[in-house]
Amino acid sequence: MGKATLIHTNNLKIGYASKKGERLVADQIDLEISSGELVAIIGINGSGKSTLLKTLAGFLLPLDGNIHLNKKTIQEYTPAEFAQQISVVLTNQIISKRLTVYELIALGRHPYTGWNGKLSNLDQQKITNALHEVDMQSMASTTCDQLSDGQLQRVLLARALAQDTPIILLDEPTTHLDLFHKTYTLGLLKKLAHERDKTIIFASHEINPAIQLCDKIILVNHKKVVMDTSENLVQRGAFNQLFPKEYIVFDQTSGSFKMNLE
Ligand SMILES: Nc1ncnc2c1ncn2[C@@H]1O[C@H](COP(=O)(O)OP(=O)(O)OP(=O)(O)O)[C@@H](O)[C@H]1O
Repeated sequence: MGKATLIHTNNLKIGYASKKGERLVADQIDLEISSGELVAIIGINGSGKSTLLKTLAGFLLPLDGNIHLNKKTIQEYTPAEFAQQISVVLTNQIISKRLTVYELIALGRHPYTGWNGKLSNLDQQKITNALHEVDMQSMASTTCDQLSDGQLQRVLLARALAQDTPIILLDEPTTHLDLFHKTYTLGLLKKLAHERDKTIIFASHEINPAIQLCDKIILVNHKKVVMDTSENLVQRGAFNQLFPKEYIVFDQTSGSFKMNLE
């Protein structure tokens, strides 16, 4: 028997509302995501990956429709309850760069500490484990203004790991990483999903690794969103129209995109 659905959307409509009107990014979004699934959101620049992720994270209100987390809509959770369910790593997140790496990761324990923010032994253990998981233990007392973009990206992932939520949402978690750390981080996300039952949804331009690695792909294209296994999406020809064919072709046999550089 399959796992129970954890996140579920029905006819979700996403975009931006202002006094001037509505800017639709995508609609008719029906997602079903189970615990322990690794899911990538892919699509071209400006297609709506971040908008979808931020809406799932509760940072943006849906234009229409609801997002269910377990049996409740996300709006029914208190902020503290929600923070124990979902951790979020966004690009261009505003953080105090005067914090040390350890202090920044410790913020992930905020939903669990009391009013005085005092860290228990368990909190400290989770922070240390998270530091190790992203291989940043040697920089624990470095202030964040001295980190490279890639190091900061790994620290932000560690903060989400310290938050220890069943669901982790990440926007482009590997953008600044070198090939080794990119591969390591994608492997870590897979391990967290498959060995520790975390549900991980990440927006990414790493399309080929995502197709190879993820249990499900959410493909955002021309204001429509489809979600399926990579295998089914390949069979449906869903990737064929994603990029202009004279530049990038999708090879059905290998299930990967190839650049045409001739
Ligand atoms: N705050 C905003 N208000 C209005 N429109 C916005 C806002 N932020 C983004 N958009 C628009 O929403 C659409 C989707 O943007 P989004 O950032 O979700 O795309 P994306 O797929 O994440 O892009 P990229 O790959 O370039 O990061 C774009 O047309 C963008 O111009």
